Amino acid sequence: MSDGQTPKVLDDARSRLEFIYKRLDASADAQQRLSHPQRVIEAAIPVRMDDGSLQVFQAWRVQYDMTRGPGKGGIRFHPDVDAEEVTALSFWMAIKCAVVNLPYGGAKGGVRVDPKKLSRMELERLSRGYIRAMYDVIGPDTDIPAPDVNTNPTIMGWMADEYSNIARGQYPAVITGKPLGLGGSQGRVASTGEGALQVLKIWTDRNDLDPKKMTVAVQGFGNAGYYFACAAMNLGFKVVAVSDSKGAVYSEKGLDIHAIWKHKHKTKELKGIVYSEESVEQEKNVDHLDNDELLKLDVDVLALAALENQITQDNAQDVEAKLLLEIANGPVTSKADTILADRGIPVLPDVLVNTGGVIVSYYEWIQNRTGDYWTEDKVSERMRERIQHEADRCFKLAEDEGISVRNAAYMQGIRRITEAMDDRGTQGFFNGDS
Ligand SMILES: NC(=O)C1=CN([C@@H]2O[C@H](COP(=O)(O)OP(=O)(O)OC[C@H]3O[C@@H](n4cnc5c(N)ncnc54)[C@H](O)[C@@H]3O)[C@@H](O)[C@H]2O)C=CC1
Ligand SMILES: O=C(O)CCC(=O)C(=O)O
Repeated sequence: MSDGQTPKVLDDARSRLEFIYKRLDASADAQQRLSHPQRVIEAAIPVRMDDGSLQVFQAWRVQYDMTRGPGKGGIRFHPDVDAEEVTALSFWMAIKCAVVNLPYGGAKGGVRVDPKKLSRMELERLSRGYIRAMYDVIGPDTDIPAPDVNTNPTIMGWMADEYSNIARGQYPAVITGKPLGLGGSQGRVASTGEGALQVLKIWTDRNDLDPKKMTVAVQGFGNAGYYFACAAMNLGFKVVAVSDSKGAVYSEKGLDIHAIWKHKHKTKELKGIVYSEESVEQEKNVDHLDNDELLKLDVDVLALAALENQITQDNAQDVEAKLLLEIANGPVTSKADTILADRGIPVLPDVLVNTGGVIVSYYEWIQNRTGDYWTEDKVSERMRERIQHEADRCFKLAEDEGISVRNAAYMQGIRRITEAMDDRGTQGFFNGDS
């Protein structure tokens, strides 16, 4: 998405730290350490294609900071993935794990590929190849991958299986977001969206707002966006628009999210949605919009659940929503943040809003290590408790200090990371090798 106007995502991500360092009076040592990823691994993955030809895919795993524990973070399959993007995503993982006080550092992986162009067998060979390439740097106590954009439980299952094959043992805790039959956790699939809804609910409660009177538009109708939209609908929000990479659908009366999801799975797009008979009334009211139009809708909540750099200095002026909810990582640039703040539009930040996924990944890791498997209710109750506690702290810090919720969340996360750095001692710089 970088076009000269739009900043490089990593520079932009790190630019937010200057303010935080000043507020926290962070040591020069800690600042230096957080200026560099601890480790960047690049690999070339050869894959035998179904037609007999060989294709080589570039892949990365970046471990940004592992001071507070093993690296944690998803693996993205996308044609635009590069080292810089994966590094930015690993940096956000470090912050977010600290914001919700998980005993993890931050890492992220990526493969430069358009998975829609691969057959299922090719995708499996690529996924297994990723693990063979990264085997030496991942592990239940070192770095624990999970799903992200265009990866899912099936892919995590192949990856966990490949790791176990190489290690000649059962190591389910090396990967989270697995299928239930391979040690996945109840509730992981819906957790990112449901966690995001919970942060929104804490916000509406604190601000005395009634969800039943609020409209929502959702950019990105994938794992995170779909489960968020369902949870929002269940709580009484009216979801009036959703989009995917090809376009958006809108109905001022509210959309039937389940019908749209079914349609999207059948046809691979939102376009041409035909509601089921029970919802035939709605069909008449559904309009198709361009992606950009969805971002300008006059709604109470604009939930961004696609990719980075969606609201920039070029379109922040056009946003009519009353609140932005960052379910994706990095959807609002720092310049856009300033424009939105000047216009009085609050942004609930990614490093707090989308933590439901990694929190339940943490619970999956605990279940794998103890062999004690929890019910869905227990998983969701523990996720809700953690989000309530940590979000309340962020919102209170923002109010007490008169700062944005993003700055408050960053202060909460960075404080925990720099304290852990100090606790390791002046010579301490854990890099996962020792
Ligand atoms: N899956 C997870 O557990 C977590 C995901 N996230 C973040 O949430 C975001 C979405 O991830 P997932 O839902 O897992 O990915 P996904 O691959 O399931 O879905 C992504 C969706 O975004 C859509 N999209 C892409 N470009 C778009 C555009 N320009 N306009 C509108 N829609 C567009 C795609 O068509 C797809 O529907 C990413 O930023 C990811 O890093 C964050 C925390 C956890
Ligand atoms: O579940 C996880 O471990 C990480 C999910 C992720 O990649 C993210 O939060 O951005």
